Amino acid sequence: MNFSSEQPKIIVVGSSSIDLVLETEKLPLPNETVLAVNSDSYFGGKGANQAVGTARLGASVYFIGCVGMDPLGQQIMRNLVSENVNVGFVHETDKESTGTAYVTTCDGNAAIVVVPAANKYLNKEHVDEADRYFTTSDLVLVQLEVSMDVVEYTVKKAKRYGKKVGLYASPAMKISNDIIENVDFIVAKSSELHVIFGEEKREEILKKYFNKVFVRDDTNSTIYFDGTEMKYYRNDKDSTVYKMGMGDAFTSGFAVALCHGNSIEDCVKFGNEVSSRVSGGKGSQTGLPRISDFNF
Ligand SMILES: OC[C@H]1O[C@H](O)[C@H](O)[C@@H]1O
Repeated sequence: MNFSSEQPKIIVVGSSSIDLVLETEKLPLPNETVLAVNSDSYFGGKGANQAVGTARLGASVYFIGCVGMDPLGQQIMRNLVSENVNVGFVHETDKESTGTAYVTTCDGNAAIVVVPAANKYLNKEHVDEADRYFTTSDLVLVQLEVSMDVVEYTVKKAKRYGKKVGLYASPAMKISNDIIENVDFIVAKSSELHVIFGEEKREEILKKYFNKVFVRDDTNSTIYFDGTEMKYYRNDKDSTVYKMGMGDAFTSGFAVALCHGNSIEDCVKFGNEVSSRVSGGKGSQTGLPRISDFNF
């Protein structure tokens, strides 16, 4: 694994939220009431998670997002600043409150309902304001918790500037061919592939988009096609059950390793490693590792 002394420059365009996490002894079925054994709130939102994830791994990060004009929005800003994420392009809207996510979690499984709220107000003009940073960045990350228009616009802009672009295709929804063609890598959950790509078989999708689509499953493993064969990586020492935020952590690790010029195989291995470490913490951001946690 190569980690050069040059600091990768990453732009993350996406959501931020406060996650209310309820730990239960079983996930409630429809029409069922269960008692929580614990409840807490954490910083979250896939965009903010990836901004913090890549910053902790040593990248210089600009986050482009939108929060409400309320105390939760202020908390999110302060958290990002304390994580060394540049918030000069985080906008405030008076139209909605800050985004939230309601998470019920049991034995590592999480059922998440996201309320986008202010995140819906992120628009193309906001992305344009960061124009000059697009010219100097190495890589741009997007997810699907802000409007698809903004995602498409960001991907095209980044490509126009010749930058690498990564998409974490979550929450799963159909994405256009334009997006697929213009991004360098797509991270997706195994169980959601058909929502994103249609009914084609997993093997066919991976072969068609070799070295581009990386499929993650609940055991923190990653599968992709390298042009010759299917590759499957899982940390042997890893008994990790899936926890919230692992997809964001994988994407952050993969992106930073790619910026340092590593092979796809090494990017996947590092993404898995980063992801397995996040499972040690509570919420999506607490356990994200720092670059100093690794021996290179
Ligand atoms: O990917 C994990 C994130 O999904 C939801 O958006 C929650 O905010 C959580 O932090």
